[in-house]
Amino acid sequence: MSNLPLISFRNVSFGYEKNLPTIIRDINLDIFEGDFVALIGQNGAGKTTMAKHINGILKPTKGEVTVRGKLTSDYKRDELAKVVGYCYQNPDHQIFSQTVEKEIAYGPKAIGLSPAEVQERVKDALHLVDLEEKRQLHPSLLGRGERQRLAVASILAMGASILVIDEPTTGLDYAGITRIMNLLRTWNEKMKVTIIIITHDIPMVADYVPRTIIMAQGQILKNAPTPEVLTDFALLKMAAVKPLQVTRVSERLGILNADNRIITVRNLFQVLSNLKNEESAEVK
Ligand SMILES: Nc1ncnc2c1ncn2[C@@H]1O[C@H](COP(=O)(O)OP(=O)(O)OP(=O)(O)O)[C@@H](O)[C@H]1O
Repeated sequence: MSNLPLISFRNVSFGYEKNLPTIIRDINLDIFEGDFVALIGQNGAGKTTMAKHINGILKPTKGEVTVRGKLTSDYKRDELAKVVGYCYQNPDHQIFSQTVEKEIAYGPKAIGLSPAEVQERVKDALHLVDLEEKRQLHPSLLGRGERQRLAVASILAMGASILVIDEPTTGLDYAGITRIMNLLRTWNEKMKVTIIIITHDIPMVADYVPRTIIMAQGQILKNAPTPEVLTDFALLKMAAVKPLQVTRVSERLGILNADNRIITVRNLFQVLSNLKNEESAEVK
């Protein structure tokens, strides 16, 4: 793995129109190959606007965004689409084919792959998201979680090594969340796909995502390991993000500190068991 950033923002500002306010301001950010990052912050903080710079849908008003060392403005649209897959907030906005299979084949065909390669990509993607048995179905007959997985599979079939996913868990039940997030975790860990998700689902971030970028009013407040971000109450307040219950309880119990950044029930259990073990060792 190279030490050069895969994605780099340098002093990036952006406004949708000249007479409208600047939405993101002076963003500096490096994302490295194999990173798995969550973008969090209240509605309107600028998360989606920032993320849309990664696949070149938006170009900075000021500053530079590079992907693999090349300015996004120097890429042809198709070329960048092969590297960066972008899943929109509502998967239904990007699904338009008559069958699951055709939906996945659309992207690989559009980037000019041979029919044999397209078939191979479709087969692999169907397998990865466990939709093989539904390949002939109309996408509208799939459940919400299945449509979400189909949207991600269609992007992955293009061979993208970077995935940007806006709200991967919205509207999913616990089983659906577990399924999509385990899938993303596996792709990140085993296939080294770099993943950036935009989300309001803070418990999910605590469970699955190792690094978090927290934004407010168009700026990055902090980019750090998730436990560091989610236990910083002053920072969360600044970004109007509610701390996790388990973290608040831990603080009230006086066991939250730099060595014990408790963001999951498993963390809490571990810290309490360690304390119990220390106590019984003292008694002996
Ligand atoms: N196409 C557009 N034209 C003008 N303003 C826009 C456009 N898209 C977004 N904005 C504005 O940019 C600001 C930031 O929006 P953005 O969607 O980037 O925030 P966000 O953090 O992703 O919010 P959410 O959590 O609600 O998705 C908002 O004030 C929004 O109204």
